[in-house]
Amino acid sequence: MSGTLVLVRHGQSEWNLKNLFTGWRDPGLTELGHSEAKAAGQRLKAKGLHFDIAYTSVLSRAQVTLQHILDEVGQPALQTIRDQALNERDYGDLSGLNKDDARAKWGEDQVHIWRRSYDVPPPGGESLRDTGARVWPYYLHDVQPHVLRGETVLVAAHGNSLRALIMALEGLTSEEIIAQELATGVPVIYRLNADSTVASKEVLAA
Ligand SMILES: O=C(O)[C@H](O)COP(=O)(O)O
Repeated sequence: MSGTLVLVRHGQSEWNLKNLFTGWRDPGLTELGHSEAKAAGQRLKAKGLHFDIAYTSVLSRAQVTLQHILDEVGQPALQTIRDQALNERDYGDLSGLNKDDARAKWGEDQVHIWRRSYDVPPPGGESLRDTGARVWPYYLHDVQPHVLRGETVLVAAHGNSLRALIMALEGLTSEEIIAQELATGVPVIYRLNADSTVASKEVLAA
């Protein structure tokens, strides 16, 4: 057995609440989002987890979520690396549009393909494959070495950057990833084997 990797999607953002495509735009958390993030921290604390290093994106909703968690686990000044490689999928021309308006304009099926397929990018944006092409190398080069040294690593990021990471981590197919949804503020704890494969997975739902 090797180390521990905890992935958490940010708490509800203002644009999640308004049902807008967000991507690389930078809205803050809602009241609910702040409390989801604090609750995630309390659940991680109850598991007795103590982190060695944390990673997040350059977007404030993930950074604020991370800080709430670190405050709750009693490690407010933990070393934290911020990198745009962990940003949400770039939603391109859909950014800022209402998701129901987009369904009315382009159809339910097309919008679902843009949101959940592996290799169809939204107009002007990134497919999940494109997102994985920046997330996975960053994970392998920067994050995974800590886990393989036996450390406990926290990554606070986004729905689709984490779906791309989970796909590679679990070896999911492009069919299997379609059904993978990540709730806001719900930590997922992976224990990794020394050969970097997944030994166990636990979802810390409320
Ligand atoms: O960028 C966004 O709009 C959300 O964070 C994720 O959106 P999705 O669930 O529509 O992919």
